[in-house]
Amino acid sequence: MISHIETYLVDVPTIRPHKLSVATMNTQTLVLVRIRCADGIEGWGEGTTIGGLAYGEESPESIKANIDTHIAPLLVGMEAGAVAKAMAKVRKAIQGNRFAKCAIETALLDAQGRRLGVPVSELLGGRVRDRLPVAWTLASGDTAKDIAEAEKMLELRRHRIFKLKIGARGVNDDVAHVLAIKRALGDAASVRVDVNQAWSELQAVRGIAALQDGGVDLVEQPVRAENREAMRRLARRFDVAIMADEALHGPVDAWNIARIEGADVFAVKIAQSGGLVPAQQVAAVAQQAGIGLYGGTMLEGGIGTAATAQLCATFADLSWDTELFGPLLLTEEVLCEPLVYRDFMLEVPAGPGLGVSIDTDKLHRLARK
Ligand SMILES: O=C(O)C[C@H]1C=CC(=O)O1
Ligand SMILES: [Mn+2]
Repeated sequence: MISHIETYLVDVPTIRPHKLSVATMNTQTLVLVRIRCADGIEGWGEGTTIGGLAYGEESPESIKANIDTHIAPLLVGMEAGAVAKAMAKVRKAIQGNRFAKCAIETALLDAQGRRLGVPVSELLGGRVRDRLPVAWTLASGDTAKDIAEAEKMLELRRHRIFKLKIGARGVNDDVAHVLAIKRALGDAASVRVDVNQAWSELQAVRGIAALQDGGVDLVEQPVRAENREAMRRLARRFDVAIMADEALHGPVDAWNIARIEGADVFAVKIAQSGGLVPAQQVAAVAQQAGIGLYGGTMLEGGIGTAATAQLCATFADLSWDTELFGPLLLTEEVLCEPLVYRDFMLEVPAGPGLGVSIDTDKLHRLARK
């Protein structure tokens, strides 16, 4: 039986400013959920977002308040092992709030995996891989600093895929920045860009043409999420891969984008999808439609990152890799044992549930009072 649901906001400084077209992050606010069950098992989940309300329509504070006030009372007293039944109740009673739902579903699956002694990947159908390639985001805002950072990552054998955040400056400046980095790194690295919806369609046509000529491998969400027709035209016009990110709020969006051929690749995010199970459905739509998969992040800490890793381990085809580097951007770790990044890969935790344990003393010290 589910007996208690607790939520925490944890403000963690980033290792350097992280500049997106929609916000500059100097701290990340982790939203963590702990579900305690009557059999003594507990599960952890995460519903972290980016930039307050700059990125999505849920803020850390709204996620916490809506779990505490509206979601937890629906679940307390329900059978803890009946995860699908619990989530069906939540999805029926609560509109939207995908990040909050993701945190809850993750915690229930973590608890159930612990109860059964299996990793969450096994509850999702089983693994086809134990290690995931991990991209790093270059977003210091300075070309020379970004090149030095990428070279360090290559030397450490931590990352050889780099996603550059653009869209805050003019198209020409952004293109010059990206191509300088691509030239400096050469064929040793895959260079990709994320515009975070900043371009008009005309700007996108101009920008993508230059990026494609310069050897960039992928362009993420160049135009507004609502503008599916523009995404379709861009995906058809260019050979370089066009990826949908903010446009994907779960399986229905996945279906609607897939049926108009509105992207070449999907960034699969558990929080934006509303949980691990709907994210798996997003991936299923993509695979049936011949759309490539990329394991996306909302710059979560160790819990959300482990959860996404458990899901990505079940994907038969993960041709565009992952960006599960969230914990590496943060100055504080909430896990007892950090996730293992080695040889350009993240190792998917092998233990029961998410396969991670939480340093609760540290969490209580760091949590907002
Ligand atoms: O993809 C996004 O839009 C959000 C996020 C993921 C990596 C990163 O640096 O920012
Ligand atoms: Mn993105």
